[in-house]
Formats: sequence, structure tokens, C-alpha cells
Amino acid sequence: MLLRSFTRDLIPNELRQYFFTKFHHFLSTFTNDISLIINEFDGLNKNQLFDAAEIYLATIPNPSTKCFRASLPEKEKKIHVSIGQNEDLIDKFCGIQLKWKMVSKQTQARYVPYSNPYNSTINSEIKYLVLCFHKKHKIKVIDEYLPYVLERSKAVKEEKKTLKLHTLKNQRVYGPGISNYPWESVTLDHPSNFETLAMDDEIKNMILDDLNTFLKRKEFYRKVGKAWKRGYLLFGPPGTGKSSLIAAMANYLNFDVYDLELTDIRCNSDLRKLVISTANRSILVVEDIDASIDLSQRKKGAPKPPQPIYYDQHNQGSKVTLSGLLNFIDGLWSSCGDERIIVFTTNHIDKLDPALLRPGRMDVHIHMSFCTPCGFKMLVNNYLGIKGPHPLALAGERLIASTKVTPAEVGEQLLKSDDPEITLRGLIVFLERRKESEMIREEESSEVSNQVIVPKMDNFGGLEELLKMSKRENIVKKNEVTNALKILIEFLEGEFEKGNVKDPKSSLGLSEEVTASPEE
Ligand SMILES: Nc1ncnc2c1ncn2[C@@H]1O[C@H](COP(=O)(O)OP(=O)(O)OP(=O)(O)O)[C@@H](O)[C@H]1O
Ligand SMILES: [Mg+2]
Repeated sequence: MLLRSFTRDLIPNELRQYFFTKFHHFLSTFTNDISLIINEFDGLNKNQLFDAAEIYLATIPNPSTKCFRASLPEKEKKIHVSIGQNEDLIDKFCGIQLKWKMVSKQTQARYVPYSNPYNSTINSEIKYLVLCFHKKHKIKVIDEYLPYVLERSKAVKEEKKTLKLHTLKNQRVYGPGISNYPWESVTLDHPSNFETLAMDDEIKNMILDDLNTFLKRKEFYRKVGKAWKRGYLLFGPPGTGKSSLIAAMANYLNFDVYDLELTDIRCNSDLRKLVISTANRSILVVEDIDASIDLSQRKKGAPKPPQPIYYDQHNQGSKVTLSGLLNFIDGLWSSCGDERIIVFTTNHIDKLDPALLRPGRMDVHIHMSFCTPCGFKMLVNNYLGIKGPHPLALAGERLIASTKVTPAEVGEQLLKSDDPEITLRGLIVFLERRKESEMIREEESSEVSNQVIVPKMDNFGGLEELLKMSKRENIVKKNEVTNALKILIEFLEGEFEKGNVKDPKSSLGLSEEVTASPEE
């Protein structure tokens, strides 16, 4: 003790450290093991290798380990297990024995800038992992074992992942501007999936194929010089399953969802910050895009000034513009992040600016239509468990083919009773009533349509106009549109046989992505 206080007083700290290191080196010449230190932080940032190793180590079965740490993070379902402090863990890789140890030391708290998102975890504890192995395996461990640890941890993370729904923080609560991390999240526990979704099998399979192809194409996108992202535009009346499809996609891909409410964003630069701060492997959703953008001036063909989406009451100068939005899809969006899916939804596709519909912006356009017989069958199966042919279900199918009812409405009817028979009878009465009221409305609207100038049928322009008008319900007589389409299809088939038309679909002015049959 005397000697220790004597050396402490007389020999400077640096010199003592020097001797200590030399002594350590001297001792280490007698052992063939080397150690690799993996710190929790790399400067102020989290060390990803540390995180990955911690996740990986929790998966190694090691009966000799006596101490683990378990935690249940807030709002998560799964318990996180990690290696205990100063515990040894033995792993084997290609015949190499590797010894891991988690070391934790208490030190004095140091200053951490408040903008660091991890500031709450850096206080007085320094954690690092020590990996010991024979020195002859150094290259193999660094080049093969550590990448293997990273790969495994990624897979484990994916398996355990609890889906999150991120929404914008309330700026009134968190202060003006987006200075900190702008998103707040809740666990996304939406039960919708592709089995429960009532859609035609053809469209469903097309979406699944498209998603699978997208996931596999990392190298392809790089090769062709495109950002690894995919845009979906879901359009259709309310209650046809647009939001449910987004949830099903998130569940299928295991991607987090970012719900971007454009009216809550003050200006283009905030939009940019928000997009940059979203994580990879995520779905960014902008619901009801038509309600967020005022396109009236652009439609009239006037030179386009920046279109404000939203004016902040307190700051009239700041705004989100259409060009800002397009920039984030194409320009800036392309350069930040990988494996992103962006989904726009709208109830009125005809109100959208053509710039948003240009090929390359939204890669896939999906029409979520009223309930079809195929969708009806799925709903009956899901809600009532009726799989095979059932007389009442068949009657419902027949009725649904000629009625405009949304899957949401059918779902509501199917929830009415526990008894399938009673439920189906109620549903049929509902459908019949709906059909009646539709017929009455059609008759009324045919009177109105007499006053409407129906476009001439002698050219494609007229047909196109008619098709557009047919979308605006109650203006054009339904059978007039059907007749127009019949004439068009007959004409195209004739031209196709003569060899004048190569592709009847593109002659209809439909893009490749439109999945409607000519009849539709
Ligand atoms: N295709 C569908 N398959 C199964 N259930 C559906 C479908 N469409 C709608 N539903 C049911 O109706 C409810 C509302 O649907 P959803 O919110 O997905 O419609 P939406 O198209 O997003 O409507 P909105 O345009 O109003 O946002 C869902 O919770 C779901 O139960
Ligand atoms: Mg919706």
C-alpha cells in the first residue's frame, strides 16, 4: 500500500500507463489469443457492429452462460434478451473458437450535444464487447465471421420486428419547425393481409408478384441507374380497401409505415427533412392526395405558379408545392434510401394532375373497385366461414355483380348476426334495396343526361371524352357508355384482325399498368 501511494504520488500518470501497456504487451507474448474490441459508440454515433453483435449473441445457445439481461421495450410485444455484463460466451465458426465478453464500465458523465438521438443512453456507462480468438484466425474472423454476425442479426431483427406506424409529431406540442426527429410511432397491429383482402385474385396476384420482384431487384435497379423504390397509386371510392391494402402490404413485406399528412407540413424544406428521416425498408403513405393539392389553375392550362398545398396561418409565406412533392418522388426521393415503397391514395383519380400520373412517378396504378363476386365470396368465407357453394351466398354473388356496393358495406352487413343464415338473408335484402335505389337514380339521371351534350361517337376523341364523362356518375346514361365501349371494342377487334392495330389495350389509351379488362 505504501508502495502504491508512493508510485501514485511520484510517477506521473502517463508514465504509469506506459509501463502498464509495456507490461501487458510482455505478458501477451506468452499467449496466442488476440482481442478485438467493439465499442458501443463510434464517436457520437451508435456502432452498428455492436448492436448487431448484441442481437446475434442473444441467439447463441450457450448452456454455460449464467447471466442474461431481458427487457420489454415500451409498446413492443417481444421480450429482448441480451448477454449479461462480464459474462463469457463461446461461439464456434468454421471450427474456430471465439470467446465474447460484454464489459461495462462506469465513468464520469460527459457532455453530449442535445441533438444526438442517443443522448439519453450515453451517460456514465461505457459498454463494449471483447472478442478473443487465436491470432492465426484474424483475417478469417474479420472478413468472414463479423459479416456473418451482421447478416444473422439482420435476419433476427426482421423476424422479431414489430411493425411501426409513424406519424408526424404535433408541431404545436413540439414547437415550430422540425428541429428534432419529426416522427412519432405506435405499433402497427393491423390485421389486414392478402388473405382477408377482398379483391379479384388476378389483381391480388399481380400486386404480390410486383412486390416480390421489387424486393429481388436491388442489383437490377443499381444496374439501370434507378433508385430502388416503387410507387403505387391506389384509387377508388371510399371503403374499397385502399388503406387495408396498404396495411396488407406492410404486413406482407414487414415494412414500417410512414403516414405523411401533407396538410400538416409547412414548406418544401420540411417535407424534404421528413422524407430524409424515414428509414429504409418502409412504406411512405400519402392518403387522399387530391385533397392535399389544389390543381385548379393548372387544369385550365395557365402557366403554373407554385401550387400551395397548405398555408400556415401564422406564416403565410411558407408552403408545400406540387413541384416540391414531385421532387421528393423523383429527384430528392431517388437519392435517399433504399427499398422504399411510396403509396398515394385518392378517391378521385380524374382530379389528379397529369404530372403525378406520368410513367415513372407512380409505377403501378391499382383501381380499388366496388365489391365483385370474387371479392364477395372471399368476404363471406372470411366473415362467416362459408367456403363451398351456398344458395344464399350464390344469390348474393349474383346481386353484387349488378350493384355498386363497397366491400366495407358488405363487411358491415356480414357483422350483423352470429347466425350465417340470418346474416346472409339480411345482406340479400340490403343488396336488393340498393339495386332498386340505383335503378331509380339511373332513371332520374337519364332525364338529366338528355340535357347533357353527349360527345360524338365518330372518333376516338369523342370516345375518350365519353369514357371520362362516364366516370362522373349520374351524368351519362349507363347504357350509352356500354354501347360506346361495345362499338369501340368491335372496331378495335376488326382493326386488330386486319393488322392495323398492334395492341388493342394501348389503342384504348390505357397504360401498361392499368389492369382493367377491355370490357371494364
Ligand atoms: N377489399 C376489402 N377487403 C376486405 N375488407 C375491406 C375491403 N375494403 C374495405 N374493407 C373493410 O372496410 C373497412 C374500411 O376500408 P378502408 O379503410 O381500407 O377503405 P379505404 O378505401 O381506405 O377508404 P377511404 O377512401 O375512405 O380511406 C376496412 O376496415 C375493412 O374492414
Ligand atoms: Mg383509407
